[in-house]
Amino acid sequence: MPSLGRLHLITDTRPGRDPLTVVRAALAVARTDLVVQVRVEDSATDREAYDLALRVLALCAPYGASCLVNDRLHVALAVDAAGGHVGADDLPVAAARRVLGPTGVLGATARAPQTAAEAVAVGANYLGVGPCHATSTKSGLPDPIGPAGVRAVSGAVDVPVIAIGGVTAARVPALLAAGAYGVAVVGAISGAADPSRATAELLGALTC
Ligand SMILES: Cc1ncc(COP(=O)(O)OP(=O)(O)O)c(N)n1
Ligand SMILES: Cc1ncsc1CCOP(=O)(O)O
Ligand SMILES: [Mg+2]
Repeated sequence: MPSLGRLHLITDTRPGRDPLTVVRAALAVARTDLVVQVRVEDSATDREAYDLALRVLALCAPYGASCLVNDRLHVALAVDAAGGHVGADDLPVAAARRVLGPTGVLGATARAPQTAAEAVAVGANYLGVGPCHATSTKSGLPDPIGPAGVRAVSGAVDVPVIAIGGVTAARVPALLAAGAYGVAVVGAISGAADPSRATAELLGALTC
């Protein structure tokens, strides 16, 4: 797998959001350090996901930044994205690996050491670990695991751990100290008054 960026921006496609403007702003600051994960609402059509993914890929290309597609691996393949991300309600990790083939980047969600190790054993290249902190971006999540939960998972696997859920620049140092390789965010960039500045702050915290 090519080296994975440490800052993952997940597109915010909730009503009233402007994900492409936010992606543009973040790319201009983070460039090749950014991974953009295309995530759409469950109610979105495949065509909407495909169109957004194509547009995100076109924005990423000049910067050499990677684009991953959440959940919909057929969309990832259709647009020639670098790979995809799956969780408990999506294809099982082993099946996702078969779909993406041996070289596609595959992320899997995990919040406990055993499921994390199992996901890696069947083909995950990185783990999205959380929710680390409370988030208002996604409902119905279990309790936050905090940096201690991240430490438990990162100690059990030898792939990059990407901490997710309520991540802010101020929370990055504790997550890195717990063994996280990087972070994934929605609100910290998309909900910021100045997404460029928020990206710079996250990046600064990640590279300290
Ligand atoms: C980097 C990263 N980590 C975790 C998730 C969550 O995936 P999942 O559990 O499948 O939930 P949805 O995002 O599909 O609602 C993620 N997307 N990215
Ligand atoms: C998709 C997802 N899975 C766990 S937390 C989360 C959303 C993270 O969003 P935010 O960075 O705004 O807390
Ligand atoms: Mg999912």
